[in-house]
Amino acid sequence: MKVIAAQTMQELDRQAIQEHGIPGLELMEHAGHACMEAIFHEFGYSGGKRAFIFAGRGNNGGDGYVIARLLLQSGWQVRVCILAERDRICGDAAINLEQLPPAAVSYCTVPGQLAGQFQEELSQADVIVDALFGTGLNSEVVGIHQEAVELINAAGCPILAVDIPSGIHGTSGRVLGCAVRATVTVTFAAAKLGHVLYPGADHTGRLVVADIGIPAELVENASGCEFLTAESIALLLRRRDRQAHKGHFGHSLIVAGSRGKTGAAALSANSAVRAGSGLVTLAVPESLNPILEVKTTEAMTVPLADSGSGYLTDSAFPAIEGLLPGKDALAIGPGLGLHPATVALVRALLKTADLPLVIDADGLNAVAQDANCLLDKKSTHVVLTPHPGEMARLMGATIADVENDRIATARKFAAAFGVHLILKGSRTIIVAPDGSTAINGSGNPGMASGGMGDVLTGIIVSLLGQGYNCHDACRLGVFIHGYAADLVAQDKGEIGMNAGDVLEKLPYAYHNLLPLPKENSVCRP
Ligand SMILES: NC(=O)C1=CN([C@@H]2O[C@H](COP(=O)(O)OP(=O)(O)OC[C@H]3O[C@@H](n4cnc5c(N)ncnc54)[C@H](O)[C@@H]3O)[C@@H](O)[C@H]2O)[C@@H](O)CC1
Ligand SMILES: [K+]
Repeated sequence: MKVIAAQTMQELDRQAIQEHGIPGLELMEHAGHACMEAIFHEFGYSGGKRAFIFAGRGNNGGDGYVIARLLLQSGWQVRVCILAERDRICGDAAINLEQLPPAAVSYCTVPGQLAGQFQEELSQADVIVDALFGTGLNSEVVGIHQEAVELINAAGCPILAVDIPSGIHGTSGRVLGCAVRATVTVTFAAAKLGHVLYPGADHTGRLVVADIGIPAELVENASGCEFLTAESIALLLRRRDRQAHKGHFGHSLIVAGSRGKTGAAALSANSAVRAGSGLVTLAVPESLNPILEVKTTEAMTVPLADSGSGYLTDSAFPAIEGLLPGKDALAIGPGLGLHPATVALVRALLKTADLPLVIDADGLNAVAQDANCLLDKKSTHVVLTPHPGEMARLMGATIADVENDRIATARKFAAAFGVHLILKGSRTIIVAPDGSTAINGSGNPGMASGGMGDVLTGIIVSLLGQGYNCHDACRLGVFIHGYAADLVAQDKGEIGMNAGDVLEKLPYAYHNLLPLPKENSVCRP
């Protein structure tokens, strides 16, 4: 699903009206109609019921007047409460307002009076329509608008938000002061970033994207992001050839582990196996090898000389270089530790390894000591998987800087260093060096526990080894990781979920997304 910024939508409206000659009034009529249909469809109301419509002074309010007229024509009782003086309403909104019977419209601009005036009517409403602010919201919601938002949220009846729940910033998804919690949001032409990014996503309810007559090519050509869903991801997944053998699914090499962090190495190797690799080799400090032999079964381990230290040093570099031929992808980082000699090893590998490469965890921290070392990378297919703290270290910025605009941050870094970037968090952002951006739609807060990142690294290196290109491997890997966690949540809830639970659900995640064709399920002649 395509998702665009609020400013992009404003530009699309402008182009539709000014360059394609589509009257704004016509777009508004379609917008109101789509909302009315959603009221009938989503709430199952077609016969006469009661609607309470809160309207602001802009075009979002204008959509509200169209809805009011259409519902009145369908035999509904409608109250429109406008939080502005009559003479502040202009343009298309004013034209639609003039068509409403004056008895259905109230104006309220004095703070403190809303509840007293309308509590009773609100309590009798079957649906509340929130047409206060749309993409034009430009500051904190305060005063009478805040009172209205609070009344709407407390009313206890279904709420339909027009375009975006009032109070949610259409591009960042932030709550500007306070915001409506909608049951259903009907938006126009394309979903907005504010609908899918948190906390906006929590306020949006079910999202309906309605065509209001903005030319499809304008929407297609508009800059935006891809929101990853089960349907879009299923299209990327490849079916297995019936004659396949393990050589078809890649041999991934993972360089990982240090004393105290053998779990990270094991989780990433076992995840690569569960993500579908033909073969997985795990290269670890020699003194830890006996432990990892036990923690991994299907993956092979290679002990690298560590003089008993429990961490890898650059003296392991020739041995790792010797392992690269015949491998299809490489992951560096899970549980490596940050000994200066390990940092030197990571940098040496970055300079020489010429195969698809994932750098995670301590691998990232090694890079972060001078991110310019990324400019010396040999491979043209490099994936970095930072969480916000690691991203901040990579950029020499604060976590607040990163979180302030995750998409812009990820795009800037990916373009500057020619890498694919997975910026983890609730709604992980995936960016290719050319700026192509995806937002993940799977996952849950149960994933906020140690080892989840190691699982993701194993999945991504596996998919790269299976021959998926970097952007596909990142999109697939991030979605499947979250989706497997959603399956765990369905089984045992979110609290206490661990990384091992998620990796065990990976085959089920694939199976749900791409069910086996019936004829493949049992032996066939
Ligand atoms: N031609 C178009 O542009 C179309 C616009 N449509 C609707 O129009 C909306 C955008 O309309 P507008 O650009 O008029 O903007 P809005 O209707 O979203 O609201 C902006 C108005 O509220 C005021 N405002 C902003 N923040 C405020 C705050 N915190 N407190 C108090 N007042 C505040 C602004 O000064 C402005 O007058 C869309 O979301 C959509 O619902 C649809 O009718 C489709 C066509
Ligand atoms: K709204």
